[in-house]
Amino acid sequence: MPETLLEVSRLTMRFGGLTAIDDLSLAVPANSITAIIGPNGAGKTTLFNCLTGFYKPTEGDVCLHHPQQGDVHLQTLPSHLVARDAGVVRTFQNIRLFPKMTVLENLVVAQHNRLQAASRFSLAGLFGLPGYRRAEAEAVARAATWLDRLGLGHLADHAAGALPYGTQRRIEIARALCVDPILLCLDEPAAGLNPRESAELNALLLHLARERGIAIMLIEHDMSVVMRVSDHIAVINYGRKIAEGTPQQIQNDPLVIKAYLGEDDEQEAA
Ligand SMILES: Nc1ncnc2c1ncn2[C@@H]1O[C@H](COP(=O)(O)OP(=O)(O)OP(=O)(O)O)[C@@H](O)[C@H]1O
Repeated sequence: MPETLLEVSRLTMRFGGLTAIDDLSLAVPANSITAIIGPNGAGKTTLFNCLTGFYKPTEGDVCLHHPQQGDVHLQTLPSHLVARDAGVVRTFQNIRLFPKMTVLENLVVAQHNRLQAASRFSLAGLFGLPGYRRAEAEAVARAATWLDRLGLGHLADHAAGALPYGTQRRIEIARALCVDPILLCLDEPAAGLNPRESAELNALLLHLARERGIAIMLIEHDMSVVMRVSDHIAVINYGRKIAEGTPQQIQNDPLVIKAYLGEDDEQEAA
């Protein structure tokens, strides 16, 4: 059995009378791709928000078994520390690049925590310290490396907001990678990609998990992506986990078919 990187235990998230996540438990293996799927409104993005410090769960525990730091309970950390200290980084369903900045600038800004530390939090540091200049050069080099790896190097000096939607989604992934995540949470990364870009995304995700040892959690409606890349799939509906397993197991699970098709459609399809 692969080792577990993230353990979600009995997680519940309520908004007033609405229970968006309902007593959900889930184990995410290291060096692997775990897809979270389910119908619209099932609670997938809310789960990501609870894992990455954007929401404080009503109940439950989210424990990251960090290879260097030991157990980190993510629900106790604000979002910037989830990324900086725990190495859990996410992208969003709606693109959140700075549209007027260049692609390279977007990737360097994402590394502000490192740069701030190198400046020793002072203006004198920003202007004078060799350590800051070195950190800045490293940030640019790291950004350039990931842009090249994602086939985006030639766009480094373009304004991010002027680029096609599918390209912006890849820039978001490159930006997340600049922070050296150990767990990368991607919210609908294939949305708006054409078939060629989607195939490239599949290859990239497999490379990150297999060669770089970055665990990936993936919310995705495009089943061709989910079924091709996932090692493990968890299906949620109304905030509860209704099935879990390999792509093969999930495809044939009657509860999953029912959740997606609805009872009447399922009878018609039979
Ligand atoms: N901040 C919030 N306040 C109130 N209700 C919320 C909030 N965030 C999410 N919800 C509700 O929680 C439920 C789950 O929403 P969520 O966005 O997590 O679903 P999802 O599975 O990601 O859906 P989709 O596939 O459509 O993106 C929905 O009923 C949604 O309206």
